[in-house]
Amino acid sequence: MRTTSTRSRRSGEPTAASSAVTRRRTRRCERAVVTGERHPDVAVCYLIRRGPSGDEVLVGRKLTGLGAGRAVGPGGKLAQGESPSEAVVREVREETGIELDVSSLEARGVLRYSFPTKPEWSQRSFVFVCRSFTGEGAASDELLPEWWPVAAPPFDRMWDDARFWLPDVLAGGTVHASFEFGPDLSTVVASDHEAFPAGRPT
Ligand SMILES: Nc1ncnc2c1[nH]c(=O)n2[C@H]1C[C@H](O)[C@@H](COP(=O)(O)OP(=O)(O)OP(=O)(O)O)O1
Repeated sequence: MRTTSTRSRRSGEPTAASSAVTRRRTRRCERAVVTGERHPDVAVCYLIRRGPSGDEVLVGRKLTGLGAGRAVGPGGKLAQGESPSEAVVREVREETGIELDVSSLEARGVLRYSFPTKPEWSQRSFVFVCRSFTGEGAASDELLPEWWPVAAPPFDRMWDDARFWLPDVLAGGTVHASFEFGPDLSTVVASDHEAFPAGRPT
């Protein structure tokens, strides 16, 4: 059983985010993980390209379904028999027109989002980064792609969990975390978060 609170392995100190999340609440969130609560699987990919002023990441406006209006990485549910990496290749193509090969995907961790007051929104999410792909990204029925500086994704429009883990992933790290959303279905009220910086074994 993991007992780690929201904490970065880089320094061993609680992150700024962790101060807003109590240890008691963290333990409650861990319970969903250790009891093996089953969440639908999704896979998401953060595409990174070299821009004129530095690295940029594709984060698009979701146009349909769960989280419509939010800024998200391209991704979606695993189809029957699909692996997370196969799903992400398909979802990136469907949502942005960008083509990539499974071999260019970097697996960067697994996240669980738990919505106790709306369990059908709970998910387990496989996170990938990809730096080698073909295309700029075009709007689809599902996503309006936009490129952002890797140091400044649009956190104010993203799911609340992203601010806890996405900076580490975009910096080359790996993350394993679970997040519990409150009754407003928007705010993270508990988390269990371990981030591993680039180059460290997970
Ligand atoms: N809490 C949270 N944090 C970060 N990212 C996300 C969430 N919840 C989410 O849904 N997402 C991301 C993950 C994916 O990129 C999408 C969800 O995809 P979804 O629309 O559920 O799956 P699809 O298969 O594309 O959709 P349908 O075909 O079922 O409409 O948002």
